[in-house]
Amino acid sequence: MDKLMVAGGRPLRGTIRVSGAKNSALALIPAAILADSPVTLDNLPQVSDVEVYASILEELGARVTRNADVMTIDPSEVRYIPLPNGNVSKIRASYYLMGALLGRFGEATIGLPGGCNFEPRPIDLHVKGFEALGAVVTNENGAMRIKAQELRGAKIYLDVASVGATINIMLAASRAKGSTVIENAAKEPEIIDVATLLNSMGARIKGAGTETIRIEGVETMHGCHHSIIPDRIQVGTYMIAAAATRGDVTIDQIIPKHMEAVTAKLIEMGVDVYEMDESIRIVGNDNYNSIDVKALVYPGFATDLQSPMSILLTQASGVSILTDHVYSSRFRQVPELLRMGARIKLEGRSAVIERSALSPAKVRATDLRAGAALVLAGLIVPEGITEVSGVEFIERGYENLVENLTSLGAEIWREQE
Ligand SMILES: CC(=O)N[C@H]1[C@@H](OP(=O)(O)OP(=O)(O)OC[C@H]2O[C@@H](n3ccc(=O)[nH]c3=O)[C@H](O)[C@@H]2O)O[C@H](CO)[C@@H](O)[C@@H]1O
Ligand SMILES: C=C(OP(=O)(O)O)C(=O)O
Repeated sequence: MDKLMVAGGRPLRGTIRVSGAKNSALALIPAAILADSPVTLDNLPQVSDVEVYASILEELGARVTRNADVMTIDPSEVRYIPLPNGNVSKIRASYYLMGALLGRFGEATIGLPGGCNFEPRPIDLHVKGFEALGAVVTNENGAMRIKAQELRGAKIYLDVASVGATINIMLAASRAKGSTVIENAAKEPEIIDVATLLNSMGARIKGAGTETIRIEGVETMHGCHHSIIPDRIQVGTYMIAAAATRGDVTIDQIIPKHMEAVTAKLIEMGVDVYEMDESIRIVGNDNYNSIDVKALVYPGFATDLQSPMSILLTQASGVSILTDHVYSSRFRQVPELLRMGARIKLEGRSAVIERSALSPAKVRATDLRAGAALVLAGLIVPEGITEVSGVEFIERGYENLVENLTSLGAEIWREQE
């Protein structure tokens, strides 16, 4: 296993671009199963979760070809195979195989998903959706067995606007008989990206990006070409890193509208943010105000940026309160940050953060975004080297993190543990 060595004290300066969105890609790849001819995805992030997903599709019989950020999936030979364990347990988004296989074959057997394990992450709403569409869901030796004689459209109200449940229901309902309506659907940009792909494949989905999504089931779906949206979580992480290191960073080829919650919070702190049509420039300084940040569903501040944001808040004068309304205890970065001298107290679902002088330490990433936060912490330590182990978590979602930060002037390198 590798660890990251991060030498602090250098402001980030320069221009980068980030890859396509991991959380889109991980739904678009299984969506290809619903087609009868090849689907080509470009702007695909080159991250480990995507590699794992490609292997799962190959296990199912798909022909997957890859050239840098372009992947073509030929699903014509895909067959129904139970996947009770193995690769499916390595990633969270393997749950999309349930909706995709159910749509194509009327059945799926999938082991429980893996992914970031910062707190219990139930999938009861996915199950509720499949059952409403006419499937019977049982537990088969720890794996979920989902089977429908016939998938029929239904009206489904989600108790929580879950990204995963919304997408899973869209996948299955695209091939159901009749109309499905999802109420209190998630509105994240990745939902729109998935609906755009499905519609290009012949599905009939309206309202993605709003709280009511309508799906008219179709009998067949076909291949197409789709370009994945930029990864707003990677963009947000670099925006926060630029501010935290008091740097000057431009991120190109992005969708600034997706960044509005981050932009608003950075401006409120006193960071200069310049928004262009397809890029954003962040200019940091030495005087940040403390603020309160609430992680919420989109268009609120993303929970996936809550951990990186905790680092920037240690640089603000006064006391900031960071609350996660999506996941109540997603603060795995905090115990590690305390070892670096951070002044953070956890109170319920909030972190109370005071201005802190951070010092280098050996710290461990135990999930993707907490890991990214620890790298940011290393970057702002005035002197000395922070060692971040658990790099495999960070590589689930950041393409070329070391290369990007190096090109912005950071001193960061890998070493074997
Ligand atoms: C692969 C992927 O896209 N992952 C993202 C996705 O995860 P994921 O789709 O798993 O997250 P959800 O939107 O489903 O979860 C949101 C909230 O709903 C709850 N819930 C969810 C489903 C369910 O059946 N029952 C239930 O109670 C969860 O515990 C959580 O409190 O959205 C999260 C919230 O933006 C992000 O942090 C993840 O990066
Ligand atoms: C939690 C995340 O990913 P996953 O849902 O794939 O575990 C994330 O991207 O921050």
